[in-house]
Amino acid sequence: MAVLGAGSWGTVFAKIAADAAARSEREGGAGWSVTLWGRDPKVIEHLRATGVNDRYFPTVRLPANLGYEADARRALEGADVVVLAIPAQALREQLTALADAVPADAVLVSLAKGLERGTGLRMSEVIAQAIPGAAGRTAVVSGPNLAREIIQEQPTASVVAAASAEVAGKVSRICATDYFRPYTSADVVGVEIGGLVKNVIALCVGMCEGRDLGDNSKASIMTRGLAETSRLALALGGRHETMAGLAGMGDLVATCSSPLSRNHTAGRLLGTGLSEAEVSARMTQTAEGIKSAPVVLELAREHGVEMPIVEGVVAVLSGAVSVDQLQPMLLRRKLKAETPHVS
Ligand SMILES: NC(=O)c1ccc[n+]([C@@H]2O[C@H](COP(=O)([O-])OP(=O)(O)OC[C@H]3O[C@@H](n4cnc5c(N)ncnc54)[C@H](O)[C@@H]3O)[C@@H](O)[C@H]2O)c1
Ligand SMILES: O=P(O)(O)OC[C@H](O)CO
Repeated sequence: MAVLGAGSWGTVFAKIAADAAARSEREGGAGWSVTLWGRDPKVIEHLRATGVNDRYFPTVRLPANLGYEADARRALEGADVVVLAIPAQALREQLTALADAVPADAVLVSLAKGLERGTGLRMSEVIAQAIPGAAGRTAVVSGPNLAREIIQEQPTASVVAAASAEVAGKVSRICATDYFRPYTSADVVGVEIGGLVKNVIALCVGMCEGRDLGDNSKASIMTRGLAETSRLALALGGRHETMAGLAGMGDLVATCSSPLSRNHTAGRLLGTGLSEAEVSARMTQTAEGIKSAPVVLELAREHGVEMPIVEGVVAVLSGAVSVDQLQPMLLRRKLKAETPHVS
């Protein structure tokens, strides 16, 4: 198994898969090898020598059964599972360059939570275009999965979504550990939309915090954020129950509540009055919501879906409105029902 991308989540997911292999072997089952590839050879060299990813988790020694490779093609040799932990806007370019090295029957696992700029495509759709024939063997992993908690083996659950039950089952087995519990799902669209839109909603909740607003405001944004996320997911063919699950409400709550979330942090900085350019310059890790927000809005408009919170976040990011103007922008809209009366 190869994990491409040695950032925060790639490193943690590689640890999960290596720990899952060790558990399977301890229980008398099959084991598997896990190789982590990163594009910076110095990081890989250091990982090989110490088992520590200094940039992200300087105090954590990764499992001894995890391998490291600076050459992506070598990492891919013979891999039956290829995990993609590369940020959304870089995935197509990286995958296209390596497409001929991905084994023909390998299962592809998408970890990124974003929409591609320029195409509006979800990551599973980008993978299907970059690797012809991959659609039936692609899975998406998403849920309340803050890497900095999981590296400490704090228990969490997640969702593995794939069109094929067999593929979802295989991927869930290779990431099941005593601290990471995956559930399978048939709803790829819903799981992807839940994971990527919550980043935009977390930007808005972060803005509330930057403005010293309290829990009522934040809970209102989260709840109405879930309502608009659900509208988009359903319009694209996703399922309602996914939105109430780990990849919907679960991830939304974790990301919007946690100071560990990069999107939440970016939103808080915006809330203190910094511009998008100033916030992006300060972020040392990927905050996918910043780049995905305008793409989410375009997709919503294409499908006639109303997403006022996303619209507000996009307006703040572009500098069209200030964070202070967001409040009247959202609260002065025409009144509507949360639960409509039936006549
Ligand atoms: N960190 C988390 O808690 C977490 C949890 C779940 C999902 N995710 C998602 O995982 C994806 C990756 O996030 P992350 O947290 O690892 O980000 P990160 O910023 O920590 O790391 C991204 C890594 O990708 C590498 N990278 C960037 N462009 C690349 C390219 N063209 N080719 C190869 N590598 C490239 C960077 O060098 C870096 O190592 C994002 O879509 C994010 O939303 C993150
Ligand atoms: O740090 P964030 O905001 O990218 O969120 C990380 C994960 O997606 C939480 O599930």
